Amino acid sequence: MYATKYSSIFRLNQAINHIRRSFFNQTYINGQWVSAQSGETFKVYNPANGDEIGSVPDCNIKDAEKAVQAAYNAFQNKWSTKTGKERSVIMRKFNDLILKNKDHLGKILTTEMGKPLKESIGEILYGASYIEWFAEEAKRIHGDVLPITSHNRRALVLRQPVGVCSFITPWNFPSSMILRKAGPALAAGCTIVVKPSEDTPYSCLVLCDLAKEAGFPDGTINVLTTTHSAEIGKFLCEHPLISKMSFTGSTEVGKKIMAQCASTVKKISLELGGNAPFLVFNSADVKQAVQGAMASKFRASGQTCVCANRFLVQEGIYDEFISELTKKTKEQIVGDGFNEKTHLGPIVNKEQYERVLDFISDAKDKGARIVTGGNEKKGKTSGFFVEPAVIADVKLSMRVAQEEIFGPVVAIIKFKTEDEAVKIANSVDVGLAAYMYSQDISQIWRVAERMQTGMVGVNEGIISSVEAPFGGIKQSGFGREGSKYGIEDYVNLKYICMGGLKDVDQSSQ
Ligand SMILES: NC(=O)c1ccc[n+]([C@@H]2O[C@H](COP(=O)([O-])OP(=O)(O)OC[C@H]3O[C@@H](n4cnc5c(N)ncnc54)[C@H](O)[C@@H]3O)[C@@H](O)[C@H]2O)c1
Ligand SMILES: O=CCCC(=O)O
Repeated sequence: MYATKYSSIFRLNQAINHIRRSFFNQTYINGQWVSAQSGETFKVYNPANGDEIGSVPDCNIKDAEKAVQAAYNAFQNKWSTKTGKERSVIMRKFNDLILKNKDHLGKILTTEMGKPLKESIGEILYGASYIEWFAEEAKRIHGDVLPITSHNRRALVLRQPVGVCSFITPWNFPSSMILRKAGPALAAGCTIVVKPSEDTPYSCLVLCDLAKEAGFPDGTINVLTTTHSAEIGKFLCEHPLISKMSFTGSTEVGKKIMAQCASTVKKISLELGGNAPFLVFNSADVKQAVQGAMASKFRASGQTCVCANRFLVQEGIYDEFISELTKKTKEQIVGDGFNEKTHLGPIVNKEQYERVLDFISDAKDKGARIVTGGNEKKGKTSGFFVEPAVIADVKLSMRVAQEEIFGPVVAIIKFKTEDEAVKIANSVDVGLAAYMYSQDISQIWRVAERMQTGMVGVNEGIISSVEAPFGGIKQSGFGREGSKYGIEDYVNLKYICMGGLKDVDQSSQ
C-alpha cells in the first residue's frame, strides 16, 4: 500500500525506524534477521481500518528446527553459564531500552492490535516491569541446605534453569504476554523460542532489536512468525530439546498443547481463558463499583482475559447500578486508537468481531434487555468497531453468561442472596479472576475465600501487577506469572546428597 502521511504503514514504519533502520519483513533467529527458508510471507493488518501494514516470514518446521537448535546451543554455552548478576545486568539494560522506546513500541502495538495509544504505552510499561522485576530476581535464585538425620551426610537443593522454553502467545497483549514469560525464563538462565500471534507479530519482533542491543547472546531469544500455528505448535510441544512450554491463549488450544506436551513429559504453564464474575452486593459503594466495572470491562475493548464477564448485581441496588453504568458507558468514544479522544479501539479481527455481535443477538433473542449499545459501529473507516453495550436481565442460559465474551459487552444478572451469587459465580468450568464490591468486611472474607478463581479483586477492578502471582485454576490453567512465585515455573529443583563425611574424631584417627 502507498504510504501517505497518516496511513497505517507510514505510522508503523515511522515507529519502527526509531528503533531499527529497515522495515520488518524478517524474523529473528540465532541473533540474525532472516526470511523463512521457504521464502513465504504473510500479511499483517490494522484492525482499525483494514489497512495492510506489512508482511512477515511465514516460518515452517525447518525454521522452527533452526530456532530450537539455536536456543539449545545458547542455553548450553552462552546464557545458563552466566552468573545471575551477569544476566541481571543485560536484563536491566533491556528494560531500560524498552522504557526509552515506550512511545514507539506503543505505536507499533496500536497499529497492529488497535487498542488506544495510551493503553498500548501502558502495556509496554507493564511488560517492562516483568523484565525489571526478574532482573532483580536473577541474583536471588537461592538453593537450600536441608537439616538431615544422618551425621555423615549433607543435603542440598539447587534451583537450576529448566532449559529451552517455548512461548505461544495471543494478540490481546502482544508485548506484555511475551515479556511476562521472558522475565522469569531469562532470569533463571533459560533460552527462548517464541511463536507470537499471527495478528500481532511486530510487537514481538521489535523487542528483539532491543534485546540484541541490550547484549543477549545470539540464540537466547528466537522468534517464529507463522500462520502454521497448529503445525509449529505441535512441533514445539513434541521437540525433545525443548524443556518447557508456556502458553497463553484460549482453553481450547491450551488443552491441545497439554496433550501434545505429554509425549515428552514437558513442564508446562497454561494461562487460559476466563469468565470473570463481578459481584456487586447491596452493601457496595455503587459509584466505586461502577468505576471498577468500567475499568475492568472495557480494558482493551473487553478483550482481556481478566475482564469482568458476568455482572451479578444484588436486587437492592440493581436498578441504580445499571443506571449509573449506562451513563458512563454512553460516554465511551469508540474509534481509531491513534485518536486521542478514543476510549475503546476496534475488535482485533473479523472473526472475533462477528463472535461479539453474535453474543449480543443471542441475548436479545432470548429476552435480555439491551439498555444501550450493541450495534456495529460504522465510522469513516472499515474497522471492526462495536458500540459498547449494557445488557440487563440476563439469564444463565444465554451465551453471554456461559462463555468468555471478549468484547465491550456488560451482561448483568440479578441475584437475591449471597449464597446464590457465589453459586452462579462458581458455576463455570474456568477460574481465572473474580471481582466483588461490598463494604461488609465479613462478607468480603466469606465470598473472597469461596471464589473458585486464582485471583480476586475486592473493591478493585484492575488487579494485575508484577508483584502479584497472575494465573488461574480449573480450566483457566496452571502456573503463576510474576511475583516472587513466578521464577518457580522456570527452575528445576535438584537434590544433592553428599555422603561419606567423617566427623572430627574419625578424620584425626
Ligand atoms: N490467562 C491469561 O493470562 C490470558 C492472557 C491473554 C489471553 N488469554 C486468553 O486467550 C484467548 C484469546 O486469545 P487468542 O484468540 O489469540 O487465543 P488462541 O488460543 O486462539 O491463540 C493463542 C495463540 O495460540 C496459537 N494457536 C492457535 N491454534 C494453535 C494450535 N492448534 N496449536 C498451537 N498454537 C495455536 C495462536 O496462533 C496464538 O499465538 C482468550 O481466551 C483469553 O482469555 C488468556
Ligand atoms: O489478557 C490477559 C492479560 C492481562 C493482564 O495481565 O492483566
